[in-house]
Amino acid sequence: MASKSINGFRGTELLNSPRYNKGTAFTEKEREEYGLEGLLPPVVESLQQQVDRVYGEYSAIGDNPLAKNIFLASLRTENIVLYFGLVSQHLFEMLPIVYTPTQGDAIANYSNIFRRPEGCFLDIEHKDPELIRKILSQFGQGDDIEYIIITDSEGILGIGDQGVGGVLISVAKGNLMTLCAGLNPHKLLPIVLDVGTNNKKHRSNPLYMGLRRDRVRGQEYDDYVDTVLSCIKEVFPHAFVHFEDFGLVNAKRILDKYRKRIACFNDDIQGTGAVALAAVVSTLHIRKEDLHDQRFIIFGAGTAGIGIADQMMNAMMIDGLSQQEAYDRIFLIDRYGLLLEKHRDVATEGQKRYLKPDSEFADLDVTGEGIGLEAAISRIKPNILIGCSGQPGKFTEGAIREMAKHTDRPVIFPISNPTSLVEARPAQINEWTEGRALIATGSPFPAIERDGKLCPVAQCNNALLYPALGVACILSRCQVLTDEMIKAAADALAHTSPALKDPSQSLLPDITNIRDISRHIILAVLRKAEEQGANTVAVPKSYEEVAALEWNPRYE
Ligand SMILES: NC(=O)C1=CN([C@@H]2O[C@H](COP(=O)(O)OP(=O)(O)OC[C@H]3O[C@@H](n4cnc5c(N)ncnc54)[C@H](O)[C@@H]3O)[C@@H](O)[C@H]2O)C=CC1
Ligand SMILES: CC(=O)C(=O)O
Ligand SMILES: [Mg+2]
Repeated sequence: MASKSINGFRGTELLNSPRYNKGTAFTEKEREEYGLEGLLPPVVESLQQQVDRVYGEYSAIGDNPLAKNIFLASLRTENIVLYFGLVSQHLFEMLPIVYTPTQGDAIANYSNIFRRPEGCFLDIEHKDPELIRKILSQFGQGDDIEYIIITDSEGILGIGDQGVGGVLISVAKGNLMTLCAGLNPHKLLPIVLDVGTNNKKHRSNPLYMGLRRDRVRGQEYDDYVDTVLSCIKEVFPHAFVHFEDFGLVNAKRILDKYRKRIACFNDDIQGTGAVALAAVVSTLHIRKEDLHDQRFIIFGAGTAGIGIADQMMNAMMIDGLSQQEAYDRIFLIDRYGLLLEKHRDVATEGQKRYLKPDSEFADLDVTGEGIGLEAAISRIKPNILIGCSGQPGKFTEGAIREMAKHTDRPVIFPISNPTSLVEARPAQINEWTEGRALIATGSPFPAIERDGKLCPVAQCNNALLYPALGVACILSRCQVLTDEMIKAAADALAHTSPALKDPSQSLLPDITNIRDISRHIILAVLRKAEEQGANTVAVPKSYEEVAALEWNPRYE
């Protein structure tokens, strides 16, 4: 029999190719053709049998989330179909392992637990465009890559600067694209830009694998990002670019610079804003109130905080408010306390338009050290409090009780990740508000008890939305992603809220039926793209057409 190969791989090399490896699922005929005889145990198994085996191994690891994360990461580098087969069948159970909170630990420990590389490593000491194009070309050409997730690792989740280990946020976010919205994993490229790290712990770790130098800032950094994006556009002209976990100084600046020039998106700004809007809309149904009547305090006015503020602004204006009226309903608290005009010199560009007149709050700043959360709540009487500061415990009992004084159903979303950085735990908020608060968190939390009944806590995490939004951008090949397309995604997600049917249920759906939810979001975004003429190709028109385009774990 003539010796055959799959894309040049046969024998041991084929078994070592995560993309083409089927392990014990290679049939007898394939074993003969591809030179695998004697390299596998004799029994030919189905994918389901393989999944059952690895699930058994996974379960035997016991209560060690990081070991489970390492097990799954290793599996992915051995057999991609088996990895997705396993995780998609146990997504609810495994999401906290492959995403927040455990992926945060994996990233922080990257240089200590490294086995095999995943993703693409670009570093600022090798910035020759020819070299960057060559590196990118190792992952394909032209339409081989449709979606690129890129981080510079400065603001990983709430754990900050993680240097080269940040590659694992791009990898994890990419895996969710497949799990949640059916993106073909071979069409995705996760990238880390290593521009140095200011993380002393990593720099002093002898095992650290990234550049041991201060983070590059200023013109050199900007030129480097520009070069990388130009090279991406040359090698993969239609790829959609997703920015993830850039730091506060760069995230919004980079988005604002490129969003009208290339098809791109910042998940922490736009994705978080949209998912928070969906959760807020869901509370409006329960409270029978209108968005334009809400008053917000956003605690932690950084990348995510400003993304949420801008998204709420935009939605309130669509709901009939003037720009000024909408600004007047959003109050920001950052490290200086409630942000006022007097903070203009230290405020970020994104914060500046939300500064409030000093005179309105002069009496509250008795110590001159800024107005704290409790005092701000007492004066502003917000209905909605959102925490994205990455500062654990900052929603104090006093602050939450103050919230509960002014409104029947206070909306309280401590959405900082990972779990350890949450501003207050749902059980605490529930207790301090006598069971009246409508709660959502960023990382998963156990259900809370109300009147002897367990009520699930919504996970308000951009992961519910960006995979579908990203797939819609790929399917429409949009030249730019418009605010209206993002709003369409948020509205579609809000429509799937379990709380619409039963107010004691979660404000947002959980991940269990995420493929179905994603299809609805994808369709809504595609319709909006067509309405606005943002698509450059014909788009699928029905739920079935969208579903038929999904990648699913099965052996070819
Ligand atoms: N649930 C979700 O989907 C998402 C959650 N996040 C979480 O939000 C948190 C913040 O992330 P980013 O906005 O990317 O970080 P960031 O660093 O851009 O913003 C954090 C902000 O909090 C402020 N801050 C620090 N100490 C403070 C204090 N004591 N009081 C008030 N404000 C304080 C900082 O000055 C900064 O403006 C992280 O924990 C992250 O995991 C971020 C994106 C999405
Ligand atoms: C969820 C997310 O994107 C973050 O915490 O950064
Ligand atoms: Mg993020």
